[in-house]
Amino acid sequence: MRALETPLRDGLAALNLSLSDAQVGQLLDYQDLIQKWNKVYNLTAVREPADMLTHHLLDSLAVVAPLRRHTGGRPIRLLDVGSGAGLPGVVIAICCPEISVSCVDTVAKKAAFIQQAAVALRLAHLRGLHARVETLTERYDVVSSRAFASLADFVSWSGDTLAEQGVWLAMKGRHPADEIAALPAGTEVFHVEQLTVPGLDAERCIVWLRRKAS
Ligand SMILES: C[S@@+](CC[C@H](N)C(=O)[O-])C[C@H]1O[C@@H](n2cnc3c(N)ncnc32)[C@H](O)[C@@H]1O
Repeated sequence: MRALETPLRDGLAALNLSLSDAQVGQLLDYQDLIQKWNKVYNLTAVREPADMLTHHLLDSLAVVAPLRRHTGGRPIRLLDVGSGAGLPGVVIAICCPEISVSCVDTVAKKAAFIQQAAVALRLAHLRGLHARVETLTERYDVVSSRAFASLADFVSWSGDTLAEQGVWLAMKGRHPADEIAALPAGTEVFHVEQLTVPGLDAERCIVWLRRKAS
């Protein structure tokens, strides 16, 4: 049994997520990669492995079931904006091989880390992009973010990347009523979904958004 495998498996059970042994191994390998390269790439301020498991891996794993419910298992394209070390993008790529995941970050080292993780974890459907999201024009079915920006900035900076029928998935702490009130006119929230992250005593939610029908 690898270090942290038991708490990871307990967390997956609490989230009702069924993953293969290979996927559990990839999640542990991914966390090892973050720890190994953190000093060089400055990926995260969270240093303790047990904290990294709850604050980063399990927190990101909490969006997998809601995302799958949204996609219904269809093969879609997802853009993770301001992905940093790949959260939640890499976790989604590990859990959902049918989703083609692009992680964009303005910091070259972070995008390089994602590329490196894609090779090391054998995730051919994962790529790291070094760019400001505002400059991207390819379209995605789901545009996600975690700890990125206000909802208004997130949707306006990434607006050109959202497919016609696409949705935004914003990971937030407590229900961001002020940010929702400040959204641009053409955008609407269609669901705010409370999340429970195993081992994390903090409020978490997903804000689902889309363009208003004109
Ligand atoms: C606080 S970090 C969050 C990283 C990761 N999503 C997480 O949850 O740990 C925000 C990231 O957004 C990136 N970023 C900031 N502005 C950006 C932009 N306009 N386009 C793409 N990435 C951006 C930063 O470089 C940073 O890595």
